[in-house]
Amino acid sequence: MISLQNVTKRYGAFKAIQSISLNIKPGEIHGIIGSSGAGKSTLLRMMNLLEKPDDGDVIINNKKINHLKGKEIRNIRQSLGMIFQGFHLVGNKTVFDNVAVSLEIAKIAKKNRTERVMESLRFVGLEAYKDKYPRQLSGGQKQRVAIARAIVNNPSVLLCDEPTSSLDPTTTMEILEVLKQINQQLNVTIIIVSHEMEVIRSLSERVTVMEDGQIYEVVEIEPTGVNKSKKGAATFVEQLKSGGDSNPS
Ligand SMILES: Nc1ncnc2c1ncn2[C@@H]1O[C@H](COP(=O)(O)OP(=O)(O)OP(=O)(O)O)[C@@H](O)[C@H]1O
Repeated sequence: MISLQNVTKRYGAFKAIQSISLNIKPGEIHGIIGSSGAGKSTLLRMMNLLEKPDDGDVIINNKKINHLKGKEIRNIRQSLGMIFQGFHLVGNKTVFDNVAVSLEIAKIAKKNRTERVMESLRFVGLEAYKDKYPRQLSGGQKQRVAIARAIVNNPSVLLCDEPTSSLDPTTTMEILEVLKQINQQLNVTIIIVSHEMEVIRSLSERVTVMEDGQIYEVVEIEPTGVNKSKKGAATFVEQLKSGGDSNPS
């Protein structure tokens, strides 16, 4: 699965990630939480080399990938789907064509694309929306399209960077339910970055709490709901361990 060994990322003189080591277990839902600027997105983006580490290794299925280039990285990325806060859909393509893009990049023959796209759209409940354009969809529907695009290549891992941060609470819970189904029914390992305790708490089995580019603690939890949303690494750990009932402030 994914393993980071002593990875460091610098932006100029600033160390955004400071010698982090982390093993993601196959099949788990792994949350990454921390305050703004803690390094969550950078850590996630190093897992598929959207950011390259300056030091240390990114290892996928026992293979160091950080020195790979071009085509080899593209091949690895096909097994690592990714979704973002801003959906990143192509405005002048239909829902169907947005999902098909992943198959085009993977050089899947045209005749084999339709069935796979429709299967993905069915999974996220958007079969009937295949001919719509992104501007005709709600935020939650756009994220479902992005999820369909991310799973259409049958990835073993789905990287989620603040996937619900621009959605209302009800839509957030619907998207989290879709992610849970992807984990359970398609056996996809999920790594989810969020600054929202409720999101992380309701989904994750293990949570990496980050602070200042480092791991503050990795916490094992029973995924359930929580209503608190406070800041600071110590508070995150306390809420995770207490089941969200503490009020440390
Ligand atoms: N391309 C970049 N150039 C310079 N600094 C960067 C760059 N990307 C990130 N940083 C800095 O690295 C640190 C970590 O950023 P990152 O986006 O990983 O944090 P985060 O925990 O995801 O924060 P947020 O929740 O606000 O998105 C921040 O201080 C950020 O300003």
